Amino acid sequence: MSDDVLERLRGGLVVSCQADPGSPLREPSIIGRLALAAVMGGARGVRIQGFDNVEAVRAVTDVPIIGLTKTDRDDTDVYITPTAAEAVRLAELGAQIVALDGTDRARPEPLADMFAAVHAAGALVMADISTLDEARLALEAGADIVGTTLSGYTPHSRPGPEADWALLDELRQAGLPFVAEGRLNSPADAARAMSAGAAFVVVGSAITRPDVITGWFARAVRDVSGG
Ligand SMILES: CC(=O)N[C@H](C=O)[C@@H](O)[C@H](O)[C@H](O)COP(=O)(O)O
Repeated sequence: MSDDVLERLRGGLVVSCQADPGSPLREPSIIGRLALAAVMGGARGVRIQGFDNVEAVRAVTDVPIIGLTKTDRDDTDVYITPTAAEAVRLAELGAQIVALDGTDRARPEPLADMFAAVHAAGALVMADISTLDEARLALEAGADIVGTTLSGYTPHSRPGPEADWALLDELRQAGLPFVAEGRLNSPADAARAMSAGAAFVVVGSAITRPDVITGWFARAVRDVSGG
């Protein structure tokens, strides 16, 4: 896999289509339809979690897939594609880019080994990081691009609720290639992230988690009504 896939995504929107445990949308055929709807709306690529879902989405569209797993393990806090075996399987199922945890937390397998395994499987690596230092380390270790996905989700990164705008500025000033992802909850946020120097932007909840979006509206209505 060449860098062509990154060029296809450059300057565009990628939509993360994920349904969490307990969601009524957690079903590969539904994830496939969410992905199709996103493409219909102008997404250049999709970010998909889980082998079944990657397979289902690959069957219905040929846009670039950023694949990942979310695996809870007892031995580490790392949950986004924690092992090379999972990363390779995602590539085999059609993910041209594999997203994996690129933070500096203790992990089951060394980052450089994981990156090498993904590359050997013909895919590119998107390292999900939470700080500028982690971005540097991941890129030095061979990541093709980093994503700001995990800012706010490690104890040592800036907490939400906003997107980590300061991290975007730091990455740009350092001249590092990055994807903006995480808590970009409006078109204005996505545009601001592009202006901040992102190669492309990934939006999830604000487009594909109707339960979360409904919560935003329900709270706003309740706050005014007091009901
Ligand atoms: C932290 C973590 O596990 N993030 C996950 C990574 O794939 C997804 O749950 C997010 O939806 C995705 O990053 C997009 O972000 P947002 O939904 O905020 O637009």
